[in-house]
Amino acid sequence: MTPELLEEALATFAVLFDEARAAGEPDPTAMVVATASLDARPSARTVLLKHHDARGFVFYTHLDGRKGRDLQANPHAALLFHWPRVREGVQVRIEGGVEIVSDDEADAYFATRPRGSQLGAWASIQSETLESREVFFERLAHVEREFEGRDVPRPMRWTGLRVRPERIEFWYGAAYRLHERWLYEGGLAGEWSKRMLYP
Ligand SMILES: Cc1cc2nc3c(=O)[nH]c(=O)nc-3n(C[C@H](O)[C@H](O)[C@H](O)COP(=O)(O)O)c2cc1C
Ligand SMILES: Cc1ncc(COP(=O)(O)O)c(CN)c1O
Repeated sequence: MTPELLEEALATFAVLFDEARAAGEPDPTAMVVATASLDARPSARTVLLKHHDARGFVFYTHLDGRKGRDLQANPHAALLFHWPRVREGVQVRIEGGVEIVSDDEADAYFATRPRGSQLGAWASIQSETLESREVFFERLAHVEREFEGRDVPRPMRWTGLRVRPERIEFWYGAAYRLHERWLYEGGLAGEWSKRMLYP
């Protein structure tokens, strides 16, 4: 068992995340999440990292949108951060299995969102065909009336997804493409290993 290597990787992530903030990255929490459908078609989009700890990396979304459907059918994801302002440029790649966060955790995060964003989560049928912006704003107005004078509850199908890291790679840019890559990999028995990769 070498869980200390996982701790080392998570600590490295924390240091780089702080550096990204200090370096003035527009949004260090922005990450690309790649999913694959059951018929193995990949797709990618940007989401925001809302929580990370030893259990994994959490973002929030609709379960019935495209990524939500992909991840329920095939619960594996890849996350990608690119922070060009950190050091000579840093890229972090995280891959692993995905699980839905607890209702309590999702409720707690949803409660912190601006009311407008809470209402938007009710009004949006994520990834479905939208006939016009007018239709969307009518739905929003309907939702506003529905929740007038009371707290907006979390839509049941809007929740957090946690990527449990199985592979974490740190890529550090260097001159002449002589980049430095460190790959941390978790084994089936919970042991972690670490090695460098050619750039
Ligand atoms: C900077 C940025 C941050 C975003 N953050 C999120 C997010 O945290 N959750 C989310 O569902 N969509 C977020 N989006 C929208 C997604 O990129 C995407 O359009 C949406 O989730 C639908 O993706 P899907 O059809 O693959 O499910 C964000 C977009 C951008 C550009
Ligand atoms: C559709 C959607 N859902 C969720 C989020 C997550 O971020 P927040 O909770 O800060 O709105 C975003 C961020 N852009 C988003 O666009």
